[in-house]
This record gives sequence, C-alpha cells and structure tokens, in this order.
Amino acid sequence: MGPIKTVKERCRKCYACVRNCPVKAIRVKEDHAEVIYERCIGCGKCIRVCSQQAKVIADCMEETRRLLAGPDPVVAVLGCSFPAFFNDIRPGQLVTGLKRLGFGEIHEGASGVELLREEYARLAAAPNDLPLISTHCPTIVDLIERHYPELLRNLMGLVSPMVAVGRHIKGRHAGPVRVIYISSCIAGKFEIESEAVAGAIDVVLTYRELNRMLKEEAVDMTRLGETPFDGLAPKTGRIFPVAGGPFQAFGISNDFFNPEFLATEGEENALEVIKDLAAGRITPRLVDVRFCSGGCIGGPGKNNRLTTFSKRNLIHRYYQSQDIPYQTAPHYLPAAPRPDLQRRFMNKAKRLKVPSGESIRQILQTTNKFVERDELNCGACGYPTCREHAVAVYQGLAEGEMCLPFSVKRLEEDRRNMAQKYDLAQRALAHEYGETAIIGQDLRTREVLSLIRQVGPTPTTVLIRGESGTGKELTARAIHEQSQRSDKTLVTVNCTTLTDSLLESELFGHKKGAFTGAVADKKGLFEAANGGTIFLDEIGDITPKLQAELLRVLDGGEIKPVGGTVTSKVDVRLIAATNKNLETGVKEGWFREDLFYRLNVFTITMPPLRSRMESLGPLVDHFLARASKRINKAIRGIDERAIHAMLQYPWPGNIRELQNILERAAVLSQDFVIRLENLPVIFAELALGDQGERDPGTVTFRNQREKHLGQVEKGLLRRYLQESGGNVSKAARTAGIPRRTFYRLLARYEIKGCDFQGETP
Ligand SMILES: Nc1ncnc2c1ncn2[C@@H]1O[C@H](COP(=O)(O)OP(=O)(O)OP(=O)(O)O)[C@@H](O)[C@H]1O
Repeated sequence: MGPIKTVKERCRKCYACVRNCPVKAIRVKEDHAEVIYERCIGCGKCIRVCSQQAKVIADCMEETRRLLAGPDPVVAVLGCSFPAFFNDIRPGQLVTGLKRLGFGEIHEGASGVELLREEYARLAAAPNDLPLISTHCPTIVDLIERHYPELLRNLMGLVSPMVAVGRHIKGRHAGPVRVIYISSCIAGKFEIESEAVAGAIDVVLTYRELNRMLKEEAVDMTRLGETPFDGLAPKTGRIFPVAGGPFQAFGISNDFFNPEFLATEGEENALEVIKDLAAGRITPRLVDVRFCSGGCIGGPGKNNRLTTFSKRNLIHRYYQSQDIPYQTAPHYLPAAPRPDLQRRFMNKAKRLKVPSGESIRQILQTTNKFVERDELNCGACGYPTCREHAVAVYQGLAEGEMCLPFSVKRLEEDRRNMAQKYDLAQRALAHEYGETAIIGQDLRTREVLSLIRQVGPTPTTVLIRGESGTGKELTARAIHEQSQRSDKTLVTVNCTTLTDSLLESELFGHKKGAFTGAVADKKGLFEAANGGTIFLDEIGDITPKLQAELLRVLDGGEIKPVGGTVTSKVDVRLIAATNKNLETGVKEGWFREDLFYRLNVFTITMPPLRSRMESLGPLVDHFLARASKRINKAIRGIDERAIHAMLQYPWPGNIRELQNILERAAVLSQDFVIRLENLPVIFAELALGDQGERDPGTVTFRNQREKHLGQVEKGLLRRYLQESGGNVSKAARTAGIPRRTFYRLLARYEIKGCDFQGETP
C-alpha cells in the first residue's frame, strides 16, 4: 500500500480518478477505484479530482508524533514553498510553532538546493551526448522509472534537494537524529521509500498535516514570538519553487529562446516533453521539468486559497527579504564538504500484457459493441476510447460494467424484466390471495356485504371483529377494493408476527443508528401505504406504546420514525381487525380507551361459520372449485353423507378450516367426488351418531347437534392430543385451529394436555 489510500465506502464509481490519472495507475475492482502503487507517480491528481474525498494521502502524523516522543532529536525541514503556504505569519513564528510541537531544529529545504548548486552547474556545462533531465521533482523521477525507462540514462545522477539536506543534517549532527520534511509534495512520500535514497529523510509531512497537528496542539502561531532558523541559511535556493526558479537557483543561465536549455512545469507540458524526449523529437542539452503547474508552489498538499501568481509573489518577496533570522549551529558550517549527492535510478516499469485484436474484439462484444458505430467513445468510463477501455479490461485495470451506455441499457432491460416479473407475481398473488369474492347467501353474510358496500367508498376507519378464520382479512380486502384507493396499495400487517420493537420500526420506519442493526434510514409500512389502505390484523395484541403511536396517526395523520424527532404526514386509511374483546381490554387496562373509540367508528362483526350453515353448500362448491385448480384435479362434487356430517360439525376454525378440510379431501379423493371417508375421521363419527339418533323421528337437526356437540368436540380434542402426545401447540396445528381457540375448548371441557403426555396414537 502506498501513500495514496482509497476510502472504499466513499468511492462512488464516477471514474474521475481513472479519467484524470496521467499514467492510468487506477484499478477499478468490484465497488471502488484503487491506486496501483507500482504504477503511481504520486502527482496527487486523483486526490484533487475526487469529489467524494475517497482518495486521501496516507496519514504521517502518527509516525511524526511517535518520533517526537522518541529518544532521538527531531529536525524539521520546511520545503522551499512554505512562504506561499504559511503566508499569514512571519517565518520566525512558524519556527516557534514547530519548536512548540517538539522539533529540536528547524531548517529550510532551500539549503538543499544550494548544496546541489555546484553539481548541477557542473553537469550542465559538461559535454553530454544525451539530453539531461533534472531529478529534483520526484514525480518526474517516478514517471521515468515506472513508465519511460528508456529515459533512465537521461536522468542527472543527483539526489533531490530534500535528500541532500537530509543527508547533510544526518552527516553533521552529533549522534542519531530524525529528519522530517514538510512540503506541498506528496511524491516526496514515495521518494523516501526508494532504496536509492533510503534513510536520508524519516517522514514527509504535507503542510496540511502540519497545520492539523498545530491545531490539535492548540498552537496559535499568530500570537507567537519569532525564533531564528537553524541550519544553513539559503539565498538563491529560495527562488527554487516557482516556474523558472531551478535554473536560476542552480546558477544555470537560461535564455528563453535558447533551445539548448528547456525549463517547464505542469502536467501537460511535462508529459509532452517526456514523450518528445522518449521519441527523440527534441534534443536539448538540459531539461528542467516539474510536474506541478507553477512549480512546487502548485503541489497537491498546497494552499488552495491562493492563486499560482499570488504564491509566486510571496516566494519572490521572501527571496528578496534580508531579515530572516538564523542561528546556525557550528557543526553545520561550512556547507562543504558536501554530503554524497549521487543517486542511481532503477527500471521499475511493469509492462502490462498487450491484448491481440481478437481479444479486444471479444471484450468489446461483452459490452454490446459489435461494429465500429457501437463504439461511442463517450469517455464516461474514464478512458478516452472504447478500445482503450477494452485494453484496460484485458489488463485487469477496468471492468466492462464501467461502460455507461452499456450499463444504462442493461439496467433498463433489468427494469423491464423486473416489471414483467413483478406483474406476473402480482397476478399469481391476486389469483391465490387476491380474491375478494365473499361467498354466502345467509342473512348475516348478506348483512356484512351490505356494510362493506356502504363503508367501502368512504375514508372511515373500520374495525372488523370475529373469530379466527371467519373472513376478516377477506372483508378488509373487499373494503379496499370498493374504496377510491383501490388503485393504490393495500398493506397488510399481522401485529402478532413481529416483536414490539420490530413492529414499531416496521410500521413507522427508523432512523440510521436508532438501534443496533439500523445501518440506514428505513421507511415504514405507513409510508409504503401512503395514498392507500393499511390493514392491521390482530390489533388487540399491540403494546400500549404502539397504541399511542397509532393514535397519533389516526388523530393527525402523522408518523414519527423510531429514533427520529421529526414527524411527517401520511394519508392512509386504516382497517383493523381483532378476535379479542377490546371492551374487556379497556376495562382491564391493556387497551387504550381513546384508541378503542377511534377504531370503533364503524364495526363489522363477522359471524362464525356455525351460525351461517345455510351458506355451507355454496362455500363447499367455491372451495372445491378452488382446490381443483390448485391441485389440478377436476373434483365433480361431494356426496350427501359428507355434507350431512359437515352440517353437524361445529367448525371452531371457521371458514379457513372448511377450506383446508376440503383441499385435503380433494387430494384424497379417489373418484373425483368428495366422500365421507375423505374427511377427517370425526366426520364419520358424527355421521354415525346422527344415524343412531335419527330413529326416534322426533329429534330435529338443532336438537341432535346440541346434544352431540360437546361429545364430539371432546372426542376430537382428545384424539388430537393423543396424536400429539399431549403437545397442545402441535395438536392445534394438526387440527388447523388457532392455539388460543384450542386452549379455550380444552378449558371448556376441562381437558388437560398434560394428561396425554407420553401417549402414543
Ligand atoms: N365468505 C367467504 N367466502 C369465501 N372465502 C372466504 C369467506 N370467508 C373466509 N374465506 C376464506 O377463508 C380463509 C380465511 O379467511 P381470513 O384470512 O379472511 O380470516 P380471518 O378472520 O382474517 O382469520 P384470522 O383471524 O385467523 O386472521 C381465506 O382463505 C378466505 O379467503
């Protein structure tokens, strides 16, 4: 990992870094774009263009603090561009500030320029058959070492001013010493890791990092007095950081029109010169080139508030000032003998595989580019042409999905497919559950239908009451169907299936961080139902806290997400259902009275199946037709004995139980007719009992039913308990009736589940 890091979570795949990286040292992998250290030249362009601050300079403050706290003295060297960065204080104040942080000595990096002056002038004057390239800009050195190794021989074999001053300090200081270089250049962070100059500088800090450290230590430099610099006092070296500065600082006379001496800076110019040199198109004697525009004052760790020209002025003013206080320790004087200023350069180029034309064609095809016309060269992927992008895909630097037109098209197709699938799923659901036909001709069912017709089109809140399986949800759907909201969503929530806290967040949503696991804001079901209807089943089971929240929705149409402080308005019609006695709830205090009255505006009570036996025939026909479709078996009808037995059964699970028993019977039926034998055994027992009682001739159906009801129910309960070995939940499940209903029946007949434990059927 190098000095430029990627904060993965911040990367939004805009490919600005890919587009702007001059050496394509960015690899897009999965969900982020990362810097390839071996290819990177440390120019910092990716940091500058990343609008999300996903590219950051690796933090060197920690290491600096560690050295400051260590046993060795630490020397700070201020890069030549510092006057353009710390422009609102005097240099002596900055020195005091640095000493407050714990630095023992403060040197100027410009002294490194002066250490190199003679060597530069000598090489510039010596005859040379190759154009020489200056080596003080680490980005240029990296560019040549990593991307233009054919120019390695052109590099002047000299260290940078930073390394020169580092070696000078380390060579002259009595005993071990640490050197921290502070500048606008992040390529310096790369440079000190290079084997050829290792050890000269311990840490490179940017001006911004220094500023942060000063802030953290609450050092207000504007209030500080001045302290003299330590080390060698530079003169011409101070002009080094601006355009044209190096030639002047190194004492190389340059005439603008003299093609022998070429000095330039800025990404575009630098790349052009390097390319021209590599191609042999130009052959000057000496090329001085820096990557940042305006010179070192344009480095990535620079002061963004000032323009290049105003910074140039600041450097100039500093260069001309005569009163920079210095107190140089004798061991740094005189400047000669100089430290070792020689440096080797290495070929660090990693050549990437070059794809064949066929490979490029295949990659282009994966992103729908079959003919030249398909290659839009829109540049959205960060590469100027589709072919360059395809080459990068081949080289493992890019992904096909980066192609915007291709991804947009694929998303559109996906959306269309999803919409189709959604439509199919909707239809399947409607087929399975969406039926709102309420079957029944009996008086009570007709009454229910009439109430639905009346309340449906109004916005009134409806409370549906009745035993389990009597059709409360079906009624809610029918009300929604008849309302003016029928084209909007009907959201159904069973209040008993979630824990209290989960239910609250499901209904009203939550804010990020409201509880463990709330990693992002989430909208609730009330918002999902906005404009439509919400059906809250088993409303009698919600906690008082939720009851209060619900009251707020009913009163003001306002919801507040869990962990939120702001309420928002929703327009939702509420239909609630319960099989609990809410009046008892109010009396006993587990249900809020005000909520009860808000809900009890319009109540529909669903009759149990046993009280609407006239509708048994139509219901049986309806469910047999449905079962036939579901199991793909054409059931023709039901025999009389079966119907007769059904008429005597008490149907504790109501219509749902009827539906389930008929589907089971349809599966078991051998001859496409439902027979008594296809029904659970209790029906045969009922039929038998009925036979015995029929002889006296005087007993009515009602009499017979009443008489046998208890006996039959008891037998049934015992049988299920026997089958489940006394496990009441299991017995209720096998019976197909709610556990609570099962318990009620057990209590009525004083049967105990534990009496059946250990029994096997
Ligand atoms: N009158 C009816 N006509 C046709 N089907 C019905 C009728 N009543 C109920 N059903 C069907 O019976 C099943 C159970 O009905 P529903 O789920 O509406 O009952 P519920 O009272 O809401 O039950 P629970 O209280 O257990 O939630 C559903 O498949 C429903 O379609």
